[in-house]
Amino acid sequence: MGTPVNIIVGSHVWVEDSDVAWIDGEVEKLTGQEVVIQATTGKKITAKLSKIYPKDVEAPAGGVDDMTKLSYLHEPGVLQNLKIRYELNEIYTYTGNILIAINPFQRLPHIYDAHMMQQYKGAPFGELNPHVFAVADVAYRAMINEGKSNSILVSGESGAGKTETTKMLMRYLAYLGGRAVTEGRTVEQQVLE
Ligand SMILES: Nc1ncnc2c1ncn2[C@@H]1O[C@H](COP(=O)(O)OP(=O)(O)OP(=O)(O)O)[C@@H](O)[C@H]1O
Repeated sequence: MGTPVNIIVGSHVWVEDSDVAWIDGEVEKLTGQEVVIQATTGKKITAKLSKIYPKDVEAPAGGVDDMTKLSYLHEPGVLQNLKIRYELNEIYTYTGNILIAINPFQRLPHIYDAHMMQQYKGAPFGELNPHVFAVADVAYRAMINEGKSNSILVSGESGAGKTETTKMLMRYLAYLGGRAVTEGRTVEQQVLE
């Protein structure tokens, strides 16, 4: 944030809004540090120049699968990208090698089935759609190659989906770990228990 960008009359910008977080619009008037914006919602908004952010009008309509591909890595740009993807049922997005998951609040079994697990197994990171399996795969492979323990950090606010995400991570790791049977139970059963 705070990258100086020339904002002039006609610029497309984001301006903060107490109801919907960010509204986009076009700069209609600029006087010193004060900007008048004609918002796409129809509202006319007056804001401080330091409180508005440039909007990338050439950003792909379907969003980008990695936030580092955004022209502007500011809050409204990031949120807009996540929103576009969420509306297309793409709940996962990378920011480099970090995975961001948006709670879908609905079952999406097709993205967690056996076929999906197979696809992510050994696939180079970033080659397939962002996915929790890709993160698990990288962590597992690094553990094997370096012969050292590895960790995956899952964080988020209450109800964000940490437990669900961790279940998927465990399921995938159990899948990678094979199905050797000890004491009558498979590795997968034991890990999930
Ligand atoms: N990937 C997902 N697919 C489907 N539903 C999900 C997914 N992630 C979260 N949910 C839904 O959201 C609910 C809350 O998610 P979850 O229990 O994982 O949150 P949490 O971050 O562990 O919360 P808390 O910190 O309060 O324990 C789940 O019960 C489930 O209905």
